[in-house]
Amino acid sequence: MTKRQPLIAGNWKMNNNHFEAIALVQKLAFALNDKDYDNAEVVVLPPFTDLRSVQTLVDGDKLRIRFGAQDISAHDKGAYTGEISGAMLAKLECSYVLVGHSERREYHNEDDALVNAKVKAAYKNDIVPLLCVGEGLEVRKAGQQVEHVLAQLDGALKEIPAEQAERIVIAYEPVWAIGTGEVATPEDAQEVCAAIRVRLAELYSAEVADAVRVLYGGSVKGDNAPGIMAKEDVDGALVGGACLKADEFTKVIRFGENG
Ligand SMILES: O=C(CO)COP(=O)(O)O
Repeated sequence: MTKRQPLIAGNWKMNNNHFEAIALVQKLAFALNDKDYDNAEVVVLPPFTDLRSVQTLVDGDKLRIRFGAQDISAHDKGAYTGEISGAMLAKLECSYVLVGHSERREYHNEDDALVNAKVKAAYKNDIVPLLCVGEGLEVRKAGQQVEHVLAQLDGALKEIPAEQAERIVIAYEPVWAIGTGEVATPEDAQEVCAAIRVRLAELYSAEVADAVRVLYGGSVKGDNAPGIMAKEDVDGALVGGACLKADEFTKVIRFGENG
């Protein structure tokens, strides 16, 4: 079995202007630098308006922290007011882009077809999609979480060839655990992350399933990260609230390294 490199990503959501972005990345770099974190990949996902500032800082200070965006247009260019293209993100050296976050699905009516188009737009520009999937509370109560998540996965990966799929990062984020303080148990996370890996083997191959990193997201903090990230099929975390504080995010990263 391949040893997958743990990935800890921080989704800033709609927080921090570009000055605050610089301060937070500097603090994070300082907190991380006193100890080697070679074993984990660390990614921040700031709002669009912060990306240029973060890029300049990461470039100038030769930081190992990587960065990406929270959304991408399905279109290449043209009359799409308010949208940001993959080419624009690539020019800013974004390594990753979130696609299909539940807040986009819920508040912007993004369906699986649009998520699939955004995954394609990311690959077209050589940006790795960080694909979010996850069930709401009703689905969880009905015990349908695995079916629900696998349907989202199938939809997002439609017509995506194996050589692209093997680079994707998938984040299992149960909607009921996002921003609620209600974290899934390590067993809940493992159940769905393992099912995602089995589906990748069915859709592609055992090699692809083995290569893809599957993260857990939803109220991850320093104190609950170790249990979740110790699970076999959980390769890291997608962190919301806790990534806005450099110290707390650093704690999660430390556990990711050892998980
Ligand atoms: O949505 C999330 C990350 O994308 C999780 O957010 P919280 O960590 O604040 O629950």
